[in-house]
Amino acid sequence: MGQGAGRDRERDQAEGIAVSGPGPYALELKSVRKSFGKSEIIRGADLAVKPGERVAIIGPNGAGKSTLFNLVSGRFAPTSGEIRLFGERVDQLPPYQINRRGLSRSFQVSNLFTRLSVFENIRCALLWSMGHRYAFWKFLAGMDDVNDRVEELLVQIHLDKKRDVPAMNLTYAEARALEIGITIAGGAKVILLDEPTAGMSKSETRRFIQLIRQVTEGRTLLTVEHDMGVVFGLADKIAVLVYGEVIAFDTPEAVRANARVQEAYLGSVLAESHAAGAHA
Ligand SMILES: Nc1ncnc2c1ncn2[C@@H]1O[C@H](COP(=O)(O)OP(=O)(O)OP(=O)(O)O)[C@@H](O)[C@H]1O
Repeated sequence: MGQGAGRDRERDQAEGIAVSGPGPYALELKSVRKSFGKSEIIRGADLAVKPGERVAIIGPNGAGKSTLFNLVSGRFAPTSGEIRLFGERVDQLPPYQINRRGLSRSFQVSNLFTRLSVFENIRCALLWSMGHRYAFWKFLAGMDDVNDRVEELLVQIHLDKKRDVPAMNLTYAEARALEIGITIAGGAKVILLDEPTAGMSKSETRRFIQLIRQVTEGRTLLTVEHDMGVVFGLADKIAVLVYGEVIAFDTPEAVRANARVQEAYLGSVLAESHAAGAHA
């Protein structure tokens, strides 16, 4: 049960990295359980993600990946167990309070102000994170530093040439890039991405993985992903969730070679993707 995460902690202890107190982890799940009625969906999940790690959560359909995201982002409270963000318990907090502590979940394209330009969307997120929530209109003129930061972010997300385009006129991939820009502008330290490249072409996917890697540099990233190409292109570590338990949490190479993972999940998925590739 959650052996990978446990081993990680033991390894850290052996290497002399302090794991007591708040600990070195950006996000930590300890024996997390979640039941809906009589069905237990998350069955004692453990995970310990270090700051700056990019983690992909994979597993068969119905394993509980979305439920785990909903627990971490505060949409659901766990039935039991602990969830810590930078050492602080957050498992009983509502989503907006978890968000204030630096965790942001980027949904598909639902957070965009569709009629505002790309520039204005990023500027709103930046002002919001700076605490100009209630009276930001009066700050709109003469904010050179804010505007410079917006321009920088637009370059990072490769949308500087679309700065004046209303969000509703962006392509799907551009809208997702803007979503990530908004998350970054909002000051998120831990970012959750639901299937970031779903609905994209192969070339869009390749470019988008690069973009995610660049803009999340130094931040902690958790993604739920089915596409193994994306998983292996993006993740420093993979958490394998099967029947509500993290059965492995390790580097992509180690996970690929893990016999239990092969048996429970990855063997069949890799065989399928190989066959699909052969037919393509
Ligand atoms: N709010 C809910 N009430 C009752 N059951 C739920 C609820 N949310 C999820 N479930 C059940 O939990 C199980 C796991 O669902 P979840 O969506 O977390 O899996 P998943 O690993 O994300 O699956 P997929 O890869 O197919 O998206 C499913 O059987 C689902 O029906």
